[in-house]
Amino acid sequence: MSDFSVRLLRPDEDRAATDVFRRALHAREMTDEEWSAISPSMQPDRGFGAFDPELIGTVRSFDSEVTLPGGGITPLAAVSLVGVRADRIRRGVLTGLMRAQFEDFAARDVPAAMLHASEGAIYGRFGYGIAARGKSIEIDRHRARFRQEVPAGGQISLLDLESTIEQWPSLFDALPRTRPGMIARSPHLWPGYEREVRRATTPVTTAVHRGADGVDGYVTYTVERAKFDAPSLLKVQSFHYAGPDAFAGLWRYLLSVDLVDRITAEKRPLDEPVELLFADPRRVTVQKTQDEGWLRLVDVARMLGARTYRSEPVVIEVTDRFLDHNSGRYRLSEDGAVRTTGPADLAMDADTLSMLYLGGWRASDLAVAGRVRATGELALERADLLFGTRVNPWCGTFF
Ligand SMILES: CC(=O)SCCNC(=O)CCNC(=O)[C@H](O)C(C)(C)COP(=O)(O)OP(=O)(O)OC[C@H]1O[C@@H](n2cnc3c(N)ncnc32)[C@H](O)[C@@H]1OP(=O)(O)O
Repeated sequence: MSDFSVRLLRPDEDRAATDVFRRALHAREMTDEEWSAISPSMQPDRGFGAFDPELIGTVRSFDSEVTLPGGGITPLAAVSLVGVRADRIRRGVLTGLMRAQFEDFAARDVPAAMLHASEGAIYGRFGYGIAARGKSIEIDRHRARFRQEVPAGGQISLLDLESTIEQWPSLFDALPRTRPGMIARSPHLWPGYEREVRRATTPVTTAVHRGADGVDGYVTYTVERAKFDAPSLLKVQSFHYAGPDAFAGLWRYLLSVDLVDRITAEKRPLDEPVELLFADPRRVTVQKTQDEGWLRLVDVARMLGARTYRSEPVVIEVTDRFLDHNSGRYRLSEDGAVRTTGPADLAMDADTLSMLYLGGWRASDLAVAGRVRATGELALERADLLFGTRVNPWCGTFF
């Protein structure tokens, strides 16, 4: 551990901290113009810096809330802008920043945190686990034909770049966040999205779907084509909808766009049945699956009590090496969660509990990987049912 101290950043230090993060990701420092566009995204009192005495590392968060299995909603810290100066890595700087951030979450009564990781080996030690996964898909547009029974969808209207930027927040906020893991978008997130789409080199279009009850979905996309007669690619940038009509209607629209050969969409929910819209499901290929949201239960007792459970009771023993007060046994049942001293059916570390929590993994699969230790098959069977959710978890928001 080297000699450094961690404290909240002052507003006049936010730009330097953002540059520390950007340099850590091998991106150049921002120009004055870029900083003035992005500075409204800095939520006050949510950035931490490590100093030795120079600024050598940083973490940030944005206030949000997350949908839980059962439909409950709880406050969430959306963690981002994590970086340590390359000449100060592997000396415990991130560990110190994480500790300060968790203490801050606890002081503000924020029971959970989520992040998108640059690398898969960084955050498990801090109790974050892969709670949601996504799939990246590609569609062969010329050969994909809709099945007859797929809903026809409603009306589509198009927004250009400026109207997209103006209407994005209200479009997103009006849609239900039904999947476990979906988060509210803080006003501090939109300046970053605006910056991204303004940097696009081809036109940004949003197709808004209107069903019987009004606007119920939208998709934002760009179309890329290297030259006039080259194959072209429609890239879905974001896609949100309230139900099957909007889902089908928006996909029907995307498949109807002229001069497009392939369509790609990244990090979609694992169980989203895009391929089942088509007569030949093989016209949709999964390019890869990857972690889509890392969750940390900062207050395990509160979070276990905030979601619902199905099936017979199970006692779990949690070992939390980073936030020891969470370690202990919890009895989970349809009636809720309580601390207990009774014998445990399953044992796991805090990061593995995060993986189970939103229903993204089955306890029996985590046992196969050695992450869950169980008294027997019956305990695993019960845990599979107990944590199981009707739909797969998905965050759906990048930050
Ligand atoms: C949410 C986001 O913003 S994701 C973006 C994260 N940022 C980046 O990827 C930028 C580039 N990387 C960095 O800035 C830094 O390497 C960080 C932030 C990932 C890690 O910072 P460090 O100060 O080096 O971490 P720290 O010294 O506290 O490491 C703690 C432990 O994690 C391990 N660790 C840290 N980074 C990594 C990594 N990238 N891969 C594997 N292990 C890692 C360390 O080896 C150490 O292990 P030990 O306790 O067994 O010795």
